[in-house]
Amino acid sequence: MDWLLPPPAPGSTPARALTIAGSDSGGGAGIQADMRTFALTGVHGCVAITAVTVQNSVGVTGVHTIPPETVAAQIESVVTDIGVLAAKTGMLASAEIIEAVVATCARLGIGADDTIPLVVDPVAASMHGDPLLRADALDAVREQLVPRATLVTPNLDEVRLITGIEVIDAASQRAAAHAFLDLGASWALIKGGHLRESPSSTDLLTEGTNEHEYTVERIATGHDHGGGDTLAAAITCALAHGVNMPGAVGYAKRWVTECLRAAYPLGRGHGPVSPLWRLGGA
Ligand SMILES: Nc1ncnc2c1ncn2[C@@H]1O[C@H](COP(=O)(O)OP(=O)(O)OP(=O)(O)O)[C@@H](O)[C@H]1O
Ligand SMILES: Cc1ncc(COP(=O)(O)O)c(N)n1
Repeated sequence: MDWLLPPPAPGSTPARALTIAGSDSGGGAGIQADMRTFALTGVHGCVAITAVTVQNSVGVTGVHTIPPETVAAQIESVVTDIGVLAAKTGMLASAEIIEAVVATCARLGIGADDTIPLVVDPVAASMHGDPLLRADALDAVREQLVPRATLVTPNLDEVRLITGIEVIDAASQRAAAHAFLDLGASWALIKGGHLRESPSSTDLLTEGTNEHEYTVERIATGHDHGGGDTLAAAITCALAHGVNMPGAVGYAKRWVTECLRAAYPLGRGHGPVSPLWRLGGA
């Protein structure tokens, strides 16, 4: 496991990262997935909660959004005191929360090259198909959130919602990446996980000039809840350690692949991908 990020020395302050996302009461996605990956990567995680979801392995039955000014205050509080070396967004729920997050990130130098990298996972729905973003928030995603992103990491459903592009092959995956760059993202990573009939899963990363492909043989599992969050959280950890973007995505692909292999059943529905493999159980 010589590819893993170095752990902090006991008692020394580790690298810090911030997740701005929703809570999943089932513990497999959202803030909880991010904190699992942050902790098991040796990164201190700070959180700005955007929404409390009532969620289990079967679906989402309730969403309670946090007032936008409270979301902004959480970000401001931790960044100005603890300091973060990278940040990520997940479920942002509404246009008002997106506006508050983008304005606060802009003020604090997060994203759009003000030096603290911002990974934007444009979460729109849960894997069960339950909405996690209001339909009238898509313009705010396109016009405010994506332009602030150092990296945007949509899955294929989010690509279709945000750009209208249906990804069916490598050419349309490339077109989707360029559509996100045209919206203003510095880098785009188009995830291939949802092309389920393909024997492998290929993600495409580009900043417009160079292309990097990350291909992993498809792992047969019904337990992939939180896979996108875990990938984006691991990228954020690597960026917090100063790894460059293609290297950070390469690191995160290895991380999420191990987490997919270690995914476990939970409840009556879909279990989560699991960073607990890092604990080395037999
Ligand atoms: N069965 C699989 N085998 C190998 N890799 C996979 C598999 N499914 C997804 N991946 C990879 O896992 C990561 C998450 O991809 P996916 O497209 O599932 O994101 P997502 O839909 O945002 O995830 P989430 O389930 O959190 O919504 C990507 O790197 C993708 O290539
Ligand atoms: C709070 C929250 N954030 C993100 C997801 C997406 O994860 P998935 O697509 O695996 O359901 C989720 N279900 N809940």
